[in-house]
Amino acid sequence: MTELVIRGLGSEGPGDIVGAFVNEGGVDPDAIGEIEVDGSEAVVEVGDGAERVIDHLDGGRIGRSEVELAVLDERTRAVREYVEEYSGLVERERQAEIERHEREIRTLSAREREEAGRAITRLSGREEGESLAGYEMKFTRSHSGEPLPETSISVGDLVMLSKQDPTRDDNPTGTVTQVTNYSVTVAFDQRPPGFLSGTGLRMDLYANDITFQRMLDALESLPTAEGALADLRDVIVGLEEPDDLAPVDREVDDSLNQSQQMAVRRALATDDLHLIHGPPGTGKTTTAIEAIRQSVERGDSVLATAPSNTAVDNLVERLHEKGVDVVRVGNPARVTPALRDRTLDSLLEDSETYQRSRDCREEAFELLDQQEYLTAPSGRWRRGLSDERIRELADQGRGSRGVPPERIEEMASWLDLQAEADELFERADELENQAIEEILDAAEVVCATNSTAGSDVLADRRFDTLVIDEATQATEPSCLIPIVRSRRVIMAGDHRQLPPTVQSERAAREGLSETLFERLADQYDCRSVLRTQYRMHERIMGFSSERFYDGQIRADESVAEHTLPDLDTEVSPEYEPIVDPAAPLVYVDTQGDAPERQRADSTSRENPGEASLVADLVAAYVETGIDPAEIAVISPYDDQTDLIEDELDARLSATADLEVDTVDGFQGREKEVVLVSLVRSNDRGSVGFLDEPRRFNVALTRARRKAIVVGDSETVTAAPVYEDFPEYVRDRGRVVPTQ
Ligand SMILES: Nc1ncnc2c1ncn2[C@@H]1O[C@H](COP(=O)(O)OP(=O)(O)OP(=O)(O)O)[C@@H](O)[C@H]1O
Repeated sequence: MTELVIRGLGSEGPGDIVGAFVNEGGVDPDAIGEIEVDGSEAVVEVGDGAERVIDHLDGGRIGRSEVELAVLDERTRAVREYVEEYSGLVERERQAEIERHEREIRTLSAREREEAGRAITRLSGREEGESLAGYEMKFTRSHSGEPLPETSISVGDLVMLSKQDPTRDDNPTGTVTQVTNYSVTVAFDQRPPGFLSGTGLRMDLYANDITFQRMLDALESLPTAEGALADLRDVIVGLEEPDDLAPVDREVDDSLNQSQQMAVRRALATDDLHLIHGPPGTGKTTTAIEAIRQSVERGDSVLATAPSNTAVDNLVERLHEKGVDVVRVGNPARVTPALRDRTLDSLLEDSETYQRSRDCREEAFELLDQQEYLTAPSGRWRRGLSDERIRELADQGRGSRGVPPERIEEMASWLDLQAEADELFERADELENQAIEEILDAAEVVCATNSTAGSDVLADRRFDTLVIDEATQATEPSCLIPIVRSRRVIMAGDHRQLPPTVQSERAAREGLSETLFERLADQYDCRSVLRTQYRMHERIMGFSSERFYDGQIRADESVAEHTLPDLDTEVSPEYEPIVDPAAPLVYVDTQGDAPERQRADSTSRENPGEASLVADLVAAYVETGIDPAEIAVISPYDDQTDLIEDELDARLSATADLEVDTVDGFQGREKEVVLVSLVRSNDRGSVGFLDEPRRFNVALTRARRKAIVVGDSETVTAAPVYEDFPEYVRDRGRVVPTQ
């Protein structure tokens, strides 16, 4: 049997293929084996006559589509297998996400889910007719003119509509096509059930589908990739080894150390892929930033991404500090002026072209307002008259079918206003797109999350160089979203830090939790390794170095012994042993003194005793004169970060600069003082997801001069990673019991 691949199919199925093979290719029907159709491609097994089929059908038609036909070669097969494997994993993950939402829909009340931003209640639906997207319906609050609550439901998401019972199996689901302050428009594949044209409806977020769709789109574009992207794809799929070109001969920032400079030169040299690999604080981001700066300087178009909004913010801030002109597509996680001013939305506000687009839109709305005073050509008055006929009659000043001439004239004016408004809306869209293009063209670097790199505004853009920071926190298909828009890729990461979150255990087991970075770093030699860190006092660094990096990290002498007194601070005697600026590493052991608890509607945990202590300590630091912007509190549990924020608000007047975040959210960042609240304290020795060594590694390596870890040693040492920690701190730092 020969396997043939057919490309360019439209809606044709196996029947059309067999028909064409038999009738035009002259193949015996019995000689046709398995047929696998996948989107616009199909693979067909053929016994005798494969060559004849190619002769007759390659470049010809199957059904209505013009197709290409070829023998399935090794390369095509490998790419197909890769795409199939990862599409399957993405689909599993999507299912797991749907199941998570279903669980939440069962356990939270409608109000709680609405408050969480994942449902909208009290909706009415109205049919909007058929479009390319399907059968569209618009949903607004039943009480007319009432704005919708804030939700995370956005264009591209899968939502479920229900009345009374959101757990019914037959509730319809559809894709969001438009969101405004007052309405959400949803497209359904099939004609939606009648009850949706009524009131008392509820809309639930069912899956943040857009990211899954973008991953699948990226995967699907691989088989037909051309040029540099095809070479890159072949490396990713495992068909080719990465190139090993001599480092470029360029002067790079000489404040970087030798390994960092070499990493930049190697990264700039690659035609396909280079990895920057190293433990916390060794300057992976710093090196990536220099590689970006150099790429810009030699004229490359550059896309810089990371898996999370926080990590993208970090890139934007650091590039901006280096004088690089960045545009941020998407929304920053933190709202500082520097971050806000670089967003596409904010830059649009200053664009003259965008202003013109706005004026057009405003003018169009004014025209629509004028329609209010006229008779609309709806069923009651139109009486089957076409638009053209209404205009003709109006020109002649005549009535028709019992409709008086004045009404006809009003309807004609209404139609004229509509036509004029439509034209203005179209012009507004054109100008808006033009404004976006102008801003992106003028930017030296475009920054976005991996997912947002797949958004429509970047759809037709291709970049010479892509840099993915924190690449070990992103799944392989999510990295593909920016990769398929690029010619070469530089990734920075460390697989001893947090891996990507994968919800489906099966998908994780079958390969989704192994990152592209990790896979390539294990397989090839296309990486630069950094070992000297410039962040932590050596005692803060020591545990992580010994536990996770075979003692291989070196502290640069500029930081090895740096402590808070270098920053001129004074200590409040009340918390002296803990706050003591000269002690870089302190473990505050609550020993069961501060038990954890769980909120009724939450799977997270919180610990009021720890929250209160941590807030007291932060207040003490602020009193000592440390800039609040140099303090962060992190915790593995997001309920605890909420609680700590409340406690801080109660103690301090200005908390805007203080950062409180989850450990996962803080990856890639650093502060002079970092307090870690471990939360878990119970009699069962239950540690939940504290039992992830990589999470502790990240938590411990965020502080530059002072790390305070607060936790119950009796509970947390149930997780192996914490077992030796109290001992380490006793030797190299200070353990302070709270009792
Ligand atoms: N060659 C250098 N000289 C002086 N300081 C440096 C150098 N390289 C990096 N740094 C500083 O070290 C700190 C850590 O750097 P960076 O954030 O780039 O490390 P990273 O490896 O990306 O960290 P993480 O693993 O946490 O993401 C920063 O404050 C940075 O300015």
